Amino acid sequence: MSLSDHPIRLEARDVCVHYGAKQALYDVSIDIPDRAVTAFIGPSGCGKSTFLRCINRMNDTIEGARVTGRIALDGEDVYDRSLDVVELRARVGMVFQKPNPFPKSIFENVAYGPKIHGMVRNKAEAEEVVVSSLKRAGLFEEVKDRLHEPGTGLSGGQQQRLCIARAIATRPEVLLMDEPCSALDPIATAIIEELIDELRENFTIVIVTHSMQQAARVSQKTAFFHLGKLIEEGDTANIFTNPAKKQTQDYIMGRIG
Ligand SMILES: Nc1ncnc2c1ncn2[C@@H]1O[C@H](COP(=O)(O)OP(=O)(O)OP(=O)(O)O)[C@@H](O)[C@H]1O
Repeated sequence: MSLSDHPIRLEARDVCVHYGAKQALYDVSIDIPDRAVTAFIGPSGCGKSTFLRCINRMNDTIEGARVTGRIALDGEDVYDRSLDVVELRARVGMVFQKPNPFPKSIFENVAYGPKIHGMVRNKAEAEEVVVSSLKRAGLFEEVKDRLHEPGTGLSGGQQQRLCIARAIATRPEVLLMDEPCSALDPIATAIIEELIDELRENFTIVIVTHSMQQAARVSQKTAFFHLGKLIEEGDTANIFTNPAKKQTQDYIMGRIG
């Protein structure tokens, strides 16, 4: 299936972000395809994470941050005043750079979201969600005998898979990943990349990465940012083999960044 066959799940138009007086993003417009992986690449400070945080309104929590423009999830404006932000964040899950399990058991880490969102009514239902989420995150076999031990006792790679299990437990439509492998070794990174490849069958994934190799391996669409602007976007294979803009070419060839 080619990228153009995927319906559009997220639509951003003319998104600008200011932190106080400083503008960090300039008129970003992009379509994010459903059930595919979109990678944001670009040199440090170009605004990749800022734009990612616009999608689930994490910038709301940053003092002085101001977002303008429009971002629609399935046609619905995520900045609409009537929209419930807590519900939005259940629909748009997030995985961070550093694995950040809660200081609770493996079971509770995964069950927490479904519980607070009223998605499970009893222990049996919670168990079902925990087991299926851990299985989908490729972690169940490794932790099935220690579900009630602290999540913080796992290895870094396991903790990151636990955070992915936690993010998918609320059955989000979109999964945002902000450099999810940057704190992991190459083996744990390869496991997460394989997992991302499997998850794209059911989720729309947006990943920020510093690694062009990773973007090339895991994504179907790539967007290149530079100095707060979206310079170029398109099929990953095209962006890496035949970029239209000189800045993209320079970055890919290692001449900027
Ligand atoms: N909370 C904040 N307050 C003020 N300025 C910020 C804040 N977060 C980011 N910025 C600024 O906005 C710009 C974009 O930063 P952002 O973190 O989005 O870039 P990035 O491409 O994700 O960088 P990196 O790859 O280094 O994580 C930078 O100039 C940064 O200094």
